[in-house]
Amino acid sequence: MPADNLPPGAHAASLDKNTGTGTRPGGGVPQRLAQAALRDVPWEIGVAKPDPAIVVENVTRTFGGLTAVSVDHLEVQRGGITGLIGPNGAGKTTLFNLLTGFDQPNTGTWSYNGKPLGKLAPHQVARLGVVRTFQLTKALSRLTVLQNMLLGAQGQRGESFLRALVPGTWRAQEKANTEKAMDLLRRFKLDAKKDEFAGTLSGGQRKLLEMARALMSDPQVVMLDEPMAGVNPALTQSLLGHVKDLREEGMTVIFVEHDMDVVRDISDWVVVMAAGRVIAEGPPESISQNQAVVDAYLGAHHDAPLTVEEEDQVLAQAGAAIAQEEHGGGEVLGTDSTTGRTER
Ligand SMILES: Nc1ncnc2c1ncn2[C@@H]1O[C@H](COP(=O)(O)OP(=O)(O)OP(=O)(O)O)[C@@H](O)[C@H]1O
Repeated sequence: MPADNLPPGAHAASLDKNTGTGTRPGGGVPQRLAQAALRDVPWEIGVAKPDPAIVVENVTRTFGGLTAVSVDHLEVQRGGITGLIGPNGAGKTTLFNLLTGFDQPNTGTWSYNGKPLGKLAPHQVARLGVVRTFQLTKALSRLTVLQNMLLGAQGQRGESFLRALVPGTWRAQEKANTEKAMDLLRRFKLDAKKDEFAGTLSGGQRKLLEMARALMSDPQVVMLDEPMAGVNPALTQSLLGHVKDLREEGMTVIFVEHDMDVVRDISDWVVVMAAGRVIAEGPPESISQNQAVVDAYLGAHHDAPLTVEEEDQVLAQAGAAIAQEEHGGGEVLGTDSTTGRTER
C-alpha cells in the first residue's frame, strides 16, 4: 500500500517492531500525562509549566526597525505537543530559528533542561537534543532519500578527525547509521524509495522524509515547521499520527502550523504569537474564543494573501461586471455598495 493511502494509525503499529523505540516511559501514555500535567495550568501568557523542557526569557530579535520577536517569558512543557500559531509575520519562524541556533537574539536567553542554549551553533544545539525539520532544498533534492537520511546523523565517529584516520571505526559507524536510516525509512514507509532522488517525492512524502531525517540524531525536542503544508488530505492523517508517535516516545514537540484543525487535533497546548509577542496561550479549546487572538487574525487579514475562495470571489465579481457591461451594451458607471445594483 503506498504511504499516501495508509489508514490512520497504521504506522504506529509498526513503530515498536521497526525501531524498538516506541516504549512508553513508566508504562503510561505520555500524551495523557502531558495533558493531565497541563490541565490545571492557568490560561495566562508566560505561565509556569509543571515540567518545562524549554524556558525563554526576555528574547528579542529586531531587523532594522522591525521587532520580529519580543517574548518576555515562555515555558514549553516536556513530553507534550505545543502548537505555535499566529498570523503571517507574527515571528513564529524567527522564534524557531532562535531556539535552534540558526539565528541569534538581540537580547535575552533561553534554556533547555536548565542549560542555557543562547549563542550555540545549530549543530551544538542539535547535539544537546533539540532539532528542527528543514524543507528539502534544491541541493538536497538531488541526493537520494537514503543520502538525505545519512546527512541527518549526528555524533558520528567519522566526524572526529582522529577517528576518521581509523577507517574501520568509521565504517562501523556508517553501517550503524545506514541501519538506523533504513529502520526509520521503514517506519515512515519510505524504504522502497531509498535510492530515488528526494526531489521526485510527493509533497507529503517530502514531509515524511523531513521528519525522518530529524529523528536520525535521536532528538528529545523536535521542532516541526508547518509539517502539513502542501500535504494532500490522504496523507494528513498519517503524518498527524507520526507526530503523535513522537510524543508517545516521550519527545517534546513544538510545531508551527496554519491549519487550525490540525492544531486542535494534536496540540496539548497552543501558543499564539502576533507582531512578535505571545498574545495568548492555553489548551486548544481556549484559543478560538480568545478575543486578542480573534483581533490579531482579523487585523492581519488585510495583509494576508488572498485565499483561493477570495480569489474566486473577486474573479466571479469581475466576470459578472463584464457580462453586465456586454449585456447592457454600455459602460458601467457605478455600483451602489449597499444594494450591489449597478447604477447608470
Ligand atoms: N532575515 C530577515 N530580514 C528582515 N526581516 C525579517 C527577516 N526574517 C523575518 N523578518 C521579518 O520579521 C517578521 C516575522 O517574520 P517570521 O517569518 O518570523 O513570521 P512568521 O510568523 O513565521 O510568518 P509566516 O507565518 O508568514 O511564515 C516579519 O515581518 C518578517 O518580514
